[in-house]
Amino acid sequence: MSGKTLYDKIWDAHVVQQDEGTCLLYIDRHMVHEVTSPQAFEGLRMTGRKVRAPQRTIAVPDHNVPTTEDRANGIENEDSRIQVDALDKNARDFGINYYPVSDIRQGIVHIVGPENGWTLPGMTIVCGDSHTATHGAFGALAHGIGTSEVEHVLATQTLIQSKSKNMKVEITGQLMPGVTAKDITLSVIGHTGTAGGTGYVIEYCGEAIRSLSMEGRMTVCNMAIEGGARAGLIAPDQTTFDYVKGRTHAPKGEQWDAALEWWKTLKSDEDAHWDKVVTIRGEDIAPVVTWGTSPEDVLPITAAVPAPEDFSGGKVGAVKRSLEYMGLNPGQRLQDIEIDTVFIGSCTNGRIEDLRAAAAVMKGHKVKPGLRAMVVPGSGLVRAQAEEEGLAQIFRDAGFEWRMAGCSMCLAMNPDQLAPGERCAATSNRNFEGRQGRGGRTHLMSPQMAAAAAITGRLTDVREMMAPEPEPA
Ligand SMILES: CC(C)[C@H](C(=O)O)[C@@H](O)C(=O)O
Ligand code: SF4
Repeated sequence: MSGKTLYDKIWDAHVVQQDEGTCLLYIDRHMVHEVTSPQAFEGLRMTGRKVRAPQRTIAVPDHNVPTTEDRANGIENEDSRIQVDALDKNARDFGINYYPVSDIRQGIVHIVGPENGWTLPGMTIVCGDSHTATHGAFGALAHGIGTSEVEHVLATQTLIQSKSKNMKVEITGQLMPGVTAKDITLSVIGHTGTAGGTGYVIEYCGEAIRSLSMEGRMTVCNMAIEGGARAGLIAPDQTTFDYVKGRTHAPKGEQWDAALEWWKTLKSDEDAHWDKVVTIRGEDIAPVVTWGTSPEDVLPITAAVPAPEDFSGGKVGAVKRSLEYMGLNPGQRLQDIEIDTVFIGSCTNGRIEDLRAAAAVMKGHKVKPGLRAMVVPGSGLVRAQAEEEGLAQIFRDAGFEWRMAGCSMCLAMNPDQLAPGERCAATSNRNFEGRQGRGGRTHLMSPQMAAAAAITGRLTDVREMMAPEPEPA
């Protein structure tokens, strides 16, 4: 018998009951936001049930909240207001952990969880949100669930699941200057396609992954879902333990020691069986941008817009439509594409390290006149830290709007939206038609690249903005 993968180990540690094909899994953390939870709580009310483990349930409004400083005045849009009000009431009525809009810890659920120490290695974590994969960066089995499953987890703290297959994505060696975690995760999807991970849980490994900070690892795992996978995982190591230690809800004292002992066993065995393996050399990854309306439509910034004939099968028609929607012509240099808007934020790239990286590019520069540019920290705590470090001032001086925390322009559920035809350099994770507003055009990229685009007003190779390497003596 072969050894176990990290996924196998976490799975086995959480099986409550095994039936043919499916299992009942225990859930350690249930994160909740306002979009996918109202009917679930209503279901509990109708059947007179309580939340089974309120201490394991964490709620925060993020998708529908305005990000302007006057947001204490309330939400104008009725649908948005109803959802956020419902979460306020449900959190109070059911006694779960809650970070309301007025709390400095409020933010995007996938940033709030790790930041406050709710997200820990070896856990099972679910949320009615596809980007729950983010938490896999800690070596937790984390994935999105539907609203009826949200109700099931609220009521029972368990989830019915069938096991996925094991896929290994190895990024060897080191990243070149100007290349980031975002370029890794986009390049993997460019390589495997958006269906490449279907039916699998991906474990990301290799030297380039090991060298990433926790912020970078979260960026990588965040987009596992965009590659079709059920979840993304990175084995915990000293970087993980250092990040977790001392956080509000992380274990302390003897409990920390006991947890650490278990966490250190959380890695795939040498002889584990992989159903699929993808290997990419870190040195081969370039700063990339998306040109189309799928996250797999990704190319190095030095490339040109492809033609439909460059593809085969159903993709030919898809690319044709995509180029039409995006207002692009085959052969056009990506670096010549002019933008109207820059959005730095989201659960992919709204953490402190992302803001540091963007600010480092912006320092001493200005947003090109006529552009709309905004930085939306992923949480109130990220915002406060960025203010303390002087990053907020750099962004403001450069001409960026400095916003309050939320999903913001990542998706069109709140006032931060693109107008039809507007083109945006965005650090988020989805570039679907209408994602950032009806008719809006999205180019996905890293925070560094988005900052570079803000300066020039077009898609730009961030390496041109970087100080040259000193000549060897
Ligand atoms: C609204 C929510 C259910 C959705 C998701 O599941 O991911 C959103 O967060 C997104 O990014 O599209
Ligand atoms: S920031 Fe974007 S991707 Fe993340 S949870 Fe919010 S809407 Fe979804």
